[in-house]
Amino acid sequence: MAASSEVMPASSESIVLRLFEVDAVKFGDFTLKSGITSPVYFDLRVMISFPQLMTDVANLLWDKISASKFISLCGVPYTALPIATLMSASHNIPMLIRRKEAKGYGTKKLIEGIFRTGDVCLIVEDVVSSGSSVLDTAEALKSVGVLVTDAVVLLDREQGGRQKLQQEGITLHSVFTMTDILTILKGAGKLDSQTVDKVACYIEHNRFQPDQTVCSLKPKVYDYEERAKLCTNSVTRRLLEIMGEKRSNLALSADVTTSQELLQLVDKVGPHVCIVKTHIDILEDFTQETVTKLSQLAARHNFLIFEDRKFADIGNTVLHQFGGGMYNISSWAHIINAHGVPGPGVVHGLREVGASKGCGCLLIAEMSSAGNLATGDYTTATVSMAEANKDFVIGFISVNNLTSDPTFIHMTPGVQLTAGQDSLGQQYLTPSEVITNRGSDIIIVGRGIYEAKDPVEAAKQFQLAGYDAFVARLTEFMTS
Ligand SMILES: O=c1ccn([C@@H]2O[C@H](COP(=O)(O)O)[C@@H](O)[C@H]2O)c(=O)[nH]1
Repeated sequence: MAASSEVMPASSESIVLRLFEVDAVKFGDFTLKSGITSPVYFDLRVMISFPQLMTDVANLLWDKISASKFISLCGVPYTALPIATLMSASHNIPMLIRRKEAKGYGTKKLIEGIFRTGDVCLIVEDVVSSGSSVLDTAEALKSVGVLVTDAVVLLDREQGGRQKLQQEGITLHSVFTMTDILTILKGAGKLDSQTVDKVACYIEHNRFQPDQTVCSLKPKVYDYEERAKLCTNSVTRRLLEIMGEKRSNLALSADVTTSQELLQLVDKVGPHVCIVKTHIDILEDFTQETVTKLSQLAARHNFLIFEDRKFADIGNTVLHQFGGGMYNISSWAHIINAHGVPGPGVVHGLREVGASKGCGCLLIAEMSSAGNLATGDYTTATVSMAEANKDFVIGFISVNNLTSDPTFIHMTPGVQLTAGQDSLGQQYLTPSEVITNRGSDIIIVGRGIYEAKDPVEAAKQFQLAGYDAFVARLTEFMTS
């Protein structure tokens, strides 16, 4: 017997394990084109370097369909093209190629290959998320009179693509679902339960609606009460409950310089806010009585206190800065924040003091000031640091939504009713830009309130603008 003809058909399980080994399936933190962080990434392009694996994949796809129905097949460019070629050559079924753009010269064809009006063509694809790539190819085929009733895919990410395609009259046949991949890899000891849960949670919260425009993935928008129930961190849960009860996503930045001004301002504006943010070290007359009274106001008006100390030192130092000193911040602040620049030690040091006191920490992933350096890879690394410390890190100071994880809160400073800039580089966005368009959760407003002629009226205006902007985002999600 010739050795070359002795290749055994590969089992589906072994193919998943080989895809994992060659890094075609990866787990970690990946920023997608949409800006969303995904805990799983498929890069099936690497298969062209592993011809046997690619042949086995092509055979699995072929076994999934009843081929007699199709006159031709067409791979979605580019990853599925070699797979479709193998299926075509092995089973003697003609192939079509869809050009991504029609040629600007010669025949100007969108579809290459020989076809007749009414031919039924099978679409071949590697991964389906929203279904948009399959639909694009189907549209191109239909535009030349070729019918598409079915598509076969190696992996259905279970994010709504199947339903979307069905709605357009295309039945999806998938070799694997995301659940199959997780089950096989976990069973083989390649994934731990935590990773499996993280990916399952991500998929659950990032499904396309069947009738949603499928160009970009939008994370689900929850109302505050619904979202509070997803949170295990007591500070996040309490904050979301307050936001729901008070219909407020407004944080007052009370940057006044005497205790009297601070307490008077907070007593008046407290009913309209979910958070009062302090810079305790700018008070000229700080005493422990100031924070005792501030805590009483927090209880009376139902808000949380956020000390904007921006810790940024090694773990041992921040532990003392937070847990002691003249301000003794950990004895009265519900929320603090830190820069990621010293590395995870800063979070660990703060957690040693704050976790047992029920305090939560925000990481400063982006800033509002012009020319700031908290961008790009720095922001991405800060998000990873938060994800690795989810028991204590409750979210971000940022000017954009940075993760689809609904248990992280995004708070955005630099908010006024009209966009602009101050003379020292502070940049302002409007509540609707921050909440509706950029997907942040909380607007932080300082001078827009405490420098207004009537701070209470100003606070009411910001409360309304912020909440309306949230309702607009929720409505847009529900109706899109
Ligand atoms: O990137 C950042 C981080 C923090 N802040 C703080 O927010 C307030 C903004 O005050 P406004 O008067 O509304 O400008 C202030 O306490 C900053 O320290 C920020 O602005 N940008």
